[in-house]
Amino acid sequence: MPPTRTRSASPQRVRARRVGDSGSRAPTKAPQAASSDMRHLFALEAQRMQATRLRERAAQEQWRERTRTLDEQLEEERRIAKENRPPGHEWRGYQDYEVELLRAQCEEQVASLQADVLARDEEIKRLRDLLGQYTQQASEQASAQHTWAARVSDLEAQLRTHDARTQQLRTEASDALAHTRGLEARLAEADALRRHLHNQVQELRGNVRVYARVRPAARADPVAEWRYPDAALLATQLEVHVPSESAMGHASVKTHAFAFDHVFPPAATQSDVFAEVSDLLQSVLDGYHTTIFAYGQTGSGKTHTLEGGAGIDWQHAAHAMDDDAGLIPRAMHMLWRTAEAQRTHGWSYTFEAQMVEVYLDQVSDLLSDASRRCEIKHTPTHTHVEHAAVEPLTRPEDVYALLARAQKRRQVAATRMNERSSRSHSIFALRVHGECTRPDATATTHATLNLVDLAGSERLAASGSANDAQRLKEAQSINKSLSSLADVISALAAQAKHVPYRNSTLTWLLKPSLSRGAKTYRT
Ligand SMILES: Nc1ncnc2c1ncn2[C@@H]1O[C@H](COP(=O)(O)OP(=O)(O)OP(=O)(O)O)[C@@H](O)[C@H]1O
Repeated sequence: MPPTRTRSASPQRVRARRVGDSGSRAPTKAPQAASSDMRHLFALEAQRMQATRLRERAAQEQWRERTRTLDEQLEEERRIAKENRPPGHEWRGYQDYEVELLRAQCEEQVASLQADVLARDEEIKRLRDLLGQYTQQASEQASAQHTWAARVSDLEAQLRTHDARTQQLRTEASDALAHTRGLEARLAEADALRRHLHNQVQELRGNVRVYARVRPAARADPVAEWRYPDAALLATQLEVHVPSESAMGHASVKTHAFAFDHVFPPAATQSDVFAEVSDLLQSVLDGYHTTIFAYGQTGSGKTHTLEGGAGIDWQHAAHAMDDDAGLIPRAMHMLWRTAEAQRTHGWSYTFEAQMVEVYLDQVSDLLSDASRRCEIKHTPTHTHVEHAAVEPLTRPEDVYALLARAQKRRQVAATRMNERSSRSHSIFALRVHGECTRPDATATTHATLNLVDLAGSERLAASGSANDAQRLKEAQSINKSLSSLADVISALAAQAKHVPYRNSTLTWLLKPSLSRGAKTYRT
């Protein structure tokens, strides 16, 4: 460390200050006094300078001592360094030692750097491997992308083809729709024509037709012989050959010949009978009232023909459509089938039924136990029997339950009123409401199909009613209603101006169905 030097004021400066001082103070001071001060001042200055020289000399001495000590320390360190220098290295002074130190540091750094380089090499290798993997993946992805691009391009081409095809199909569909509309219009016309022609055919066959059905003989030795001369052709003729004996005892055979629209021999099945009248059912769906009467004496097979064989148990529907099933269940099944087929022409149908009987010119309900007197009301579309149940039918089998109910009611009445069923007319009325809701045409139809089981037609004498007041009353009522029916049918057949519907409850009840335009059939 260099010695700290303190600056002392120079004699000139001191002197100058003194001169100034004297100048500002008393210019009148004596020159001798001033000279003495100066001398004193110089002496003081000389002393101070001497002291300074002494101090500087001491400091130099101190520095010299310090330098010597440092030199000795340096020499000692060199010696130690020389002793500690590594073998094979020539000592070339302190710089060599520093060089060695630096070299050692450098080697240490080099080793560290080499380790670092190795680590980095490892890292680089790992990264290279990774890069390789990524490159391969990228290559695979590029390949997959290429494949997908090709697939997308392929699909786009397919899509374009499909679009074109869809467009073409749309055009075709539109053409087909227009064509279908045209066909529908033609179909509607054809349907209307079919209805018209069907009606004409029915009219040509006769709006009033009479069929005869001969039931199998109940006895082994029948009193008469029944013949069917044209059975193989038209089956319209029936001959009854009755053996007789004259008063003279001559035996002869009396022949009674009849002609009908169709004759069913005893071997005719329920299905044969239904086939003959089934075209009427189309008329019902087309909106024409239709009535089928079963007429004949007690036990001749009216209920058998209309409802079915005596063995049918309507409570158990499984037996309902066997061979013995009559016109009512068969008609229901056919109506539903035909109505279903008509759906494609835009027609839908609803069905509802009433079952009533006319006994002693009074109408009563066969479907309910209520004993209220029923009233006949004619509406513009159908005849309604007030206070009688109206049952909607949603499937043909629904009718079995109605027949079962009616059968039960008739049995109750039979025990109470002595075989009343033979002495009442029972009417099954099916109301059919059709609605056409095609876009090009709307129409509705209302028609009723009446299936009438007429009361036994035996003569008063033959039935033995003459001696029984109740039976007599019943027989008179039956005869009156049957002859009224005959009158109405005759008037209709003769196209008379006045048709006597009001002459009996039966004809009044069936008025709309017997009016012109309606179809009436009697078996
Ligand atoms: N074509 C037929 N084949 C077989 N059996 C028949 C035939 N017609 C009627 N029968 C049978 O004759 C019996 C009487 O028939 P059904 O009850 O139908 O007569 P009906 O005319 O209705 O009598 P009623 O006037 O008393 O009601 C029944 O057992 C029935 O099964």
